[in-house]
Amino acid sequence: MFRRNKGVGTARSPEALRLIDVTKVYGSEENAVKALDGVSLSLPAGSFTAVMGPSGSGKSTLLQCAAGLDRPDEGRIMVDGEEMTGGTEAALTKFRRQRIGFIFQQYNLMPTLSVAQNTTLPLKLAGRRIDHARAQNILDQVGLGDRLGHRPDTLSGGQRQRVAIARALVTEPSVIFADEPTGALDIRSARDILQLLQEAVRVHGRTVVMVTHDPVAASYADSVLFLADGRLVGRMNEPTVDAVAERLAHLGDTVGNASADLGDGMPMGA
Ligand SMILES: Nc1ncnc2c1ncn2[C@@H]1O[C@H](COP(=O)(O)OP(=O)(O)OP(=O)(O)O)[C@@H](O)[C@H]1O
Repeated sequence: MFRRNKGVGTARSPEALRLIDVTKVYGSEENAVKALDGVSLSLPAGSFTAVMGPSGSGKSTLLQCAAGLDRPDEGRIMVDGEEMTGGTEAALTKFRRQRIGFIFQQYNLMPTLSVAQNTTLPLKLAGRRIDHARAQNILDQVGLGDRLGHRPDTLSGGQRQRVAIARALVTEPSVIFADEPTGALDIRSARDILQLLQEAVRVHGRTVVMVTHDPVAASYADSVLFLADGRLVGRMNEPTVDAVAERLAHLGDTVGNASADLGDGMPMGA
């Protein structure tokens, strides 16, 4: 089972993210690619989930749709119990700014802004009060409390990703999506980032969904979802590095028979 935080985020829905039959097709007619093919899942608040699968299996598309950065062609997405699908572009942007944090492999920091300004940017964009004490506190927690005035190009990759984590935490979002957050980092920096993501879940009560190719990174999560050919084909709770690597090696066996093995038999569907 997922480990839950007690006493944090109690005002929130117990279900942080729900996808119902989400389908995404790129291109049209003879060039159409079904990147997601009827994906349904439910993730409880306060959980840390890794998403794995072969290249082209739809991991980034899943994250982009679930985070409201792209729209599915079919299906519904609920964040914190509220429907995100449908509505205008402006409504979706507003919803995303209030409820969702995003961490990218290449950090996506604003080069002309300082560490402190990058961290508080989501508050500014959401029209919320900029709480400098809170930003300082979060930057202290990620170990950058003494770098507030620095520009991103004066920081290492690991430090830049820590700013990105602070930026994702500052709005207290329902779900933080991370797309290969350790993909560009050395082993030690990667471990620090993964521990911070674990803290975001266990200390701050956030829900984290992380795409990764790395079984070591996945082992930091509470649970791993496996994708192949745009479909969920498996799930593993309390993953270990060896068990994840073994499952990945045999993922091809389950393609075309997606309902055959959903790990521990817990329902992922709606
Ligand atoms: N903008 C796009 N236009 C056309 N096809 C796309 C687009 N984005 C993704 N695809 C296709 O959709 C499928 C899923 O891609 P996606 O990037 O989600 O996979 P992935 O599992 O994240 O891959 P990787 O591990 O290589 O990053 C692939 O076949 C890809 O070529």
